[in-house]
Amino acid sequence: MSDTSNASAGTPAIEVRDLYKSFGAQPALKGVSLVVPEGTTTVLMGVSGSGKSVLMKHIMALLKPDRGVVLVEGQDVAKMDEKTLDEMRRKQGILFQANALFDSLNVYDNVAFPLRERTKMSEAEIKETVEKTLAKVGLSHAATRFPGELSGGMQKRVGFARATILQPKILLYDDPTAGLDPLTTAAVNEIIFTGKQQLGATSLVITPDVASAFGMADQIVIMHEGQIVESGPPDKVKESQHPQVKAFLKNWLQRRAKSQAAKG
Ligand SMILES: Nc1ncnc2c1ncn2[C@@H]1O[C@H](COP(=O)(O)OP(=O)(O)OP(=O)(O)O)[C@@H](O)[C@H]1O
Repeated sequence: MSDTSNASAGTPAIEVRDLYKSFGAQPALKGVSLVVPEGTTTVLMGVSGSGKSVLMKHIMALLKPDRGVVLVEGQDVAKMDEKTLDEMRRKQGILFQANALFDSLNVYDNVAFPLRERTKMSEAEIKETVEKTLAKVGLSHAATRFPGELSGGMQKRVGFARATILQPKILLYDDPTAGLDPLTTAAVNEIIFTGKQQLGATSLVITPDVASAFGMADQIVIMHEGQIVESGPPDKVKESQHPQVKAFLKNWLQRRAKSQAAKG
């Protein structure tokens, strides 16, 4: 599929400029600026309530900025009409904590859903595409099973297959490993990496899992009280002298040491 609309080399997949958002008197974002280059993975981290989800919701155009702009592939999302918004959302694959799979549909029908909803493909074309996608995530054998019959990791893979079947250019993940065991977490991280390798997609990931973040990110962004306090490649962020970043990483190291000690 050739797409020349974004051929203007160097246009970031996502760009946020001086974004402000309050809920009532409570500021959630206080002048956030961020560039996510095409084909790269950016991980958002920071303590609870620091504004990560609110930032991501602006990128999905689920929230409107009080001030500032959000550009997706160079276009201001707040100025998009319904048709353009719909096209933009088509380009975004979204994977939340909950997989939001349809319990009453089997794996095949869950994954086929976006194709039936959003394309004019024939059932034969849909079959070919779904089978190829299921093979990519190692779930060819599970096509007729229902979400309730799958492990957490398998459900995640179905969620990923469904989120990526329209070949999105941008993948957004909000805490995709929440509540998962270490093995399944590793599988999800692998999936995120696959998204980048196989789709060449740009990924924006919120995760509290520092080890995963440092493993997958091209860029790490640390938020605190509605602002970005550090950003850059993992090696730079690791060495940050910013007090909030040091505190965040120290806290994670302590928690990790405790959990490892508890495991004996
Ligand atoms: N719809 C809303 N109405 C009112 N306040 C909100 C709303 N959404 C977010 N907030 C507030 O905005 C701030 C930032 O929230 P946000 O969900 O972005 O934090 P977060 O960093 O994603 O936290 P967590 O890691 O716990 O998910 C918080 O103080 C939160 O209570």
